[in-house]
Amino acid sequence: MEYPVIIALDFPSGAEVFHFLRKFPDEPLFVKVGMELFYREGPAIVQQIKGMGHSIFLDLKLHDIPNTVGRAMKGIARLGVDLVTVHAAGGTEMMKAALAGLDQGTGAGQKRPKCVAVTQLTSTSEWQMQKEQLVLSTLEQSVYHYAKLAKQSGLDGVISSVHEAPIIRHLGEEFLIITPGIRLENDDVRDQKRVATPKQARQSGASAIVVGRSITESHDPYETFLKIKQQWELIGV
Ligand SMILES: O=c1ccn([C@@H]2O[C@H](COP(=O)(O)O)[C@@H](O)[C@H]2O)c(=O)[nH]1
Repeated sequence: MEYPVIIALDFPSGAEVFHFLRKFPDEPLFVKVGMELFYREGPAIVQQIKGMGHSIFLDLKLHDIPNTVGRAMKGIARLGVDLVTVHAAGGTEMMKAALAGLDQGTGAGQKRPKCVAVTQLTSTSEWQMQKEQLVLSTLEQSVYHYAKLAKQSGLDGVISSVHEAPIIRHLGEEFLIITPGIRLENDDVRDQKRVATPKQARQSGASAIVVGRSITESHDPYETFLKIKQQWELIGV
């Protein structure tokens, strides 16, 4: 599977998603369906977007007891999505249950969705982590610790910021490092704390980038997508 620029479809309704997607030529994209859209539109939105030929990252960030997460993942696998998330803070037992659920829900001849764990959200600063989570290590140590737990649990990779990607890469070339918190040079960072450009992401060894508002709120989303893709592919930069 190719992991290009993943577009976060953070919209409040399916109608707004389809209006947005009409601004793109008829070519397959890799899109992310998150909580806002999924909780409003339900599983039907996944089927509709899949029906348009796009690959889907269903980013529901599951974090619950192992039994609940395992059963939820069984249902999620039946949607035929490509990539899903859990929180590494749920622990190794929960992450293993997530994978077992995905295996159970994946039909014969289908590919199991890849499963990656959120380490520390890109909206979390080191100061916040230490004060609010009472984690006394550095942010990089915490992210790397969670990445190792995800790997031990058999997961396919993690979500982290670009800044931690080089150290996570020590866990292997195949281990996926999906990085949100992506901004072009003069973009407003908004609620994100650990941000980087597409070019920095590629140079840091990230496997893929996730971009939301820089594209969805752009006056020309397709042109911005192409600009980001060009930086990500290190073309002419
Ligand atoms: O640590 C994380 C995990 C997930 N996200 C998601 O990525 C996008 C980023 O949106 P922007 O508008 O580009 O900031 C969003 O859907 C988040 O839920 C993340 O940002 N950080």
